[in-house]
Amino acid sequence: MKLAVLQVAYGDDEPMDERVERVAALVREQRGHDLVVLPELWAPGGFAYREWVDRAQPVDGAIGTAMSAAARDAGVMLHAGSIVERPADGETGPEGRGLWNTSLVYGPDGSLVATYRKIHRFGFGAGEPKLMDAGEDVVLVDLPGGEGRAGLSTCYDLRFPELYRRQLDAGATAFLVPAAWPAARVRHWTLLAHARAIEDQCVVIACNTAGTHARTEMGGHSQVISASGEALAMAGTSEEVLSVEVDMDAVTTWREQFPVLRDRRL
Ligand SMILES: NC(=O)CCC(=O)C(=O)O
Repeated sequence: MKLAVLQVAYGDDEPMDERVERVAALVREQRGHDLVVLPELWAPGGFAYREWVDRAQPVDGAIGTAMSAAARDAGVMLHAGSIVERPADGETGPEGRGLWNTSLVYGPDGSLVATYRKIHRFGFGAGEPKLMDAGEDVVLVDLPGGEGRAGLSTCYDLRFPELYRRQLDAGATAFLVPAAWPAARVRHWTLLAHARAIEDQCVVIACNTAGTHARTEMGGHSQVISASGEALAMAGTSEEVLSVEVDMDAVTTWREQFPVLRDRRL
């Protein structure tokens, strides 16, 4: 599977609609890849809490429409990262926020094949828990070409191993993790992604944000980790495209060579 991980960098000065146009063009440049992945909240700003309400939109709003067209034009499966979702029908969640951190996944024909609402909200009272509802559903998607199944999660979700075990039990052989993970804790980002790969014997495709916005320096270091815990690709701290061939058959081979998951007792 030919994979492109688009580590997008942005600051505070770029208007959102210009960033959407810039990123859509970057996606179109990935023709020839099977799967393309973008970071969490790359359009509204991962830590731009004050902008979220104004930048919220339905999944078929301007961001989703642009991403659908870019996926179709490039002929790629696109995990378009996430948006601040305000459902068109006015849906609200258990806490009545009416906003979610929602990932969008498109097929190579531009069709919306999956959405995932981030289950674990980051902010300890500020940010997501204050402004957004929590997702409740565990979601997997089929990888291109029958190469396996990927669980969907977002950033802070990475700290909760039980979500990935649920995805493993649902048949996951890979985890897709868009993020807006700050530089201050980038060691956690790197170690946790390796841990999820090793403990669940799954490929981890983790796309982080770069640049500094809302006075938060982002950590970059997007990474592709094999099911045996090897770093297949690792980005630096600036805007970068990781283009990497991932052998998904190696997941089965590793699980046969080192059948640790058969020793589960709980
Ligand atoms: N956007 C996020 O979920 C940030 C998570 C984070 O900074 C952390 O877990 O540390």
